Amino acid sequence: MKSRKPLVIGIAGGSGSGKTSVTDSIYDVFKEHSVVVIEQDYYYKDQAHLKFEERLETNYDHPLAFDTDLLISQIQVLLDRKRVEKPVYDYALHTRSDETITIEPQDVIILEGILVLEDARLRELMDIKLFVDTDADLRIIRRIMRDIKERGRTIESVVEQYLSVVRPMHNKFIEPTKGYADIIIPEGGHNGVAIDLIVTKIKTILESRTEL
Ligand SMILES: Nc1ncnc2c1ncn2[C@@H]1O[C@H](COP(=O)(O)OP(=O)(O)O)[C@@H](O)[C@H]1O
Ligand SMILES: Nc1ccn([C@@H]2O[C@H](COP(=O)(O)O)[C@@H](O)[C@H]2O)c(=O)n1
Repeated sequence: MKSRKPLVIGIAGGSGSGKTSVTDSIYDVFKEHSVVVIEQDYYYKDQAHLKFEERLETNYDHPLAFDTDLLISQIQVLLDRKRVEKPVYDYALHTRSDETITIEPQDVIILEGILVLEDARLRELMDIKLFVDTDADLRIIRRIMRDIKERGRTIESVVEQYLSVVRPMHNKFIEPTKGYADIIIPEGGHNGVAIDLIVTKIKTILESRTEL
């Protein structure tokens, strides 16, 4: 298996749609073998040079918030079966942390994030493109719960950010990328049938890839 060309799966969808849950479901099936997860969020541009107050002004739902060149170059390195130093992101400080995580090349690369289908160069690297399609009311409820519990936010800040930035950017940049998806998954990782179909397809592609 180690010499086969790795397979890249892109998992897009709005914030709180269930991308992480879908990723976890696929990861669980392949974790004994060879799978790596790359979170687009970890590739937000480094903002260490900005004051904390200035970082609060950043539009984190715009394609330009991400260091997409770094993301693409690291996926290309993994496709060449070499290791990369994946950045780590700190949501409470709104910038990259000092540490990195060493990622070894694997047969299956899962690339997950709100805008992974937005850049044509990223789409070209993908073998399977997924979009997790969840209604806005569920997405905001899930985001409120998660951001307060895990990302150090208040309910006021989550609601303000959602109305002023997240919602308009979702409609402008994220929703249109649904049209690039091979499969649209309603409501994320609890959709067992969709996950089974995707897992079967991944296995078929891996088996069809000849040894070098
Ligand atoms: N189908 C679902 N039903 C209920 N809760 C869900 C479902 N999918 C995800 N969640 C929960 O919603 C929150 C956001 O989901 P997550 O997968 O992190 O979304 P995303 O990665 O798209 O932002 C998490 O707390 C998760 O446990
Ligand atoms: N400093 C930051 C960076 C990002 N965000 C928000 O995260 C969302 C994307 O992550 P998901 O896991 O929800 O897909 C995105 O909508 C950004 O608004 C943030 O709040 N702060």
